[in-house]
Amino acid sequence: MIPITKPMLGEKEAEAARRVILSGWTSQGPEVAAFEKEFAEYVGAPYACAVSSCTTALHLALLAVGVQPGDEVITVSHSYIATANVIRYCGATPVFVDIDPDTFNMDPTQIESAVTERTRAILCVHQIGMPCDLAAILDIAHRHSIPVVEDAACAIGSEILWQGQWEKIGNPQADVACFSFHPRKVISTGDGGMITTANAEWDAKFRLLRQHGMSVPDTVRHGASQVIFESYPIVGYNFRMTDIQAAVGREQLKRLPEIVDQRRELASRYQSLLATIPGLGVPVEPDWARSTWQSFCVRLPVESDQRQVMQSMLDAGVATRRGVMCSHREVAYPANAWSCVGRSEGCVCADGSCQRLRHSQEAQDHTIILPLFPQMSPDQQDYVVKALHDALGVMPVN
Ligand SMILES: C[C@H]1O[C@H](OP(=O)(O)OP(=O)(O)OC[C@H]2O[C@@H](n3cnc4c(=O)[nH]c(N)nc43)[C@H](O)[C@@H]2O)[C@@H](O)[C@@H](O)[C@@H]1N
Ligand SMILES: O=C(O)CCC(=O)C(=O)O
Repeated sequence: MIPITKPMLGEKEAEAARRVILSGWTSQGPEVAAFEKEFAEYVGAPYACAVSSCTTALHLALLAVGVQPGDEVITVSHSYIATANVIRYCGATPVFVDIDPDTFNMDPTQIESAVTERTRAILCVHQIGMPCDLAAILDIAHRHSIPVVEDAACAIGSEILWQGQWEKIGNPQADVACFSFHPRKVISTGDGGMITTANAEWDAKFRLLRQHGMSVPDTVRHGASQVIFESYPIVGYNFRMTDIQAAVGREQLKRLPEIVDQRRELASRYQSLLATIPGLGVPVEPDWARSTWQSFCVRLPVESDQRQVMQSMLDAGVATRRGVMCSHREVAYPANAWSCVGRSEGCVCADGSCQRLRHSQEAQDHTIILPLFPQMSPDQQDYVVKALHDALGVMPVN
């Protein structure tokens, strides 16, 4: 079976976890601090704060930029459901805009008309590792003084051409960027997340919120020669990363440049192999973006049936995934839980099938994600391409 993904974890990570376990200090401590420092250096961010997942990272990011109950946050429906859920955790309403069908990213031309006096943030996504059009998004955000949070769950190692220089996503080009270390991501700590920002006040807030709102962390009290009593000025959460995870993350970070190179090479090989399939839409990078290709998503020929193609590939021993989901089509998102541009009273498409989110829905229904992981051999990749040919019932065109 060729899996959809395979985390690049080995002896180095196992040894790092063992070292921490035997040290006797396993909760958020020195390894988390070291991982944060190394991550910040890698992306070029002034501050990095580790948390338990990208979902909790996004939740804290929205709280820090001031999202409150009754507010609106502009985002995409076409993303893993965590993107929309975090807005609702804050008691705010997601306002969905459609995507650009070529990049699967937020269409910046839709944002301006989604802005209202209740808009408190824009939550953009670097979908499946492809940087979104931050320059266009920030231009609108700055004009309306709206903070921008980047969902960079899949974009660890992605780059964007920024004022003439290639910069890592997470620098951050916007206000706050959030990353995931879930096993389906570019590097993994089992689960985990990271928040980067250039704003010292927000970074301090993340640190307070991730640990119950505790004024003096246990690590400081543990090593103090004088008795210190902590206090709890705000209601916080338990969103900590453990030192075991952070030690694994530090090893993963060392492998990251090679992982990104391998992923990019495999993606480029897919692009040329798949060019032989008539009617298949192969993803492309804008010339200002370098993707990690966390997922390699192809658009199926119009006449083909997504589920049948996926089943046929599964029967041939190849795992695939449907295109990225749309939150507005889930039962957890009844019409009163979200909005979209131009939504009016009694809007007929506010029932999970929205005319204004047409490209999002089409991407979910007519694309599939192919296996891509650094350990993938050329033979495995050739086999995936053959399985796709067979599933589509087409002969390669030379
Ligand atoms: C493109 C999207 O990819 C992911 O969504 P998804 O729809 O592919 O997620 P799922 O269908 O739940 O798939 C997660 C897959 O990730 C793999 N996986 C999950 N956990 C593990 C693991 O610990 N080890 C290994 N070897 N594989 C793991 C499994 O194959 C699992 O089926 C999420 O990571 C999203 O955040 C992302 N946007
Ligand atoms: O739980 C998942 O499948 C993805 C969520 C994620 O990547 C995260 O919260 O870090």
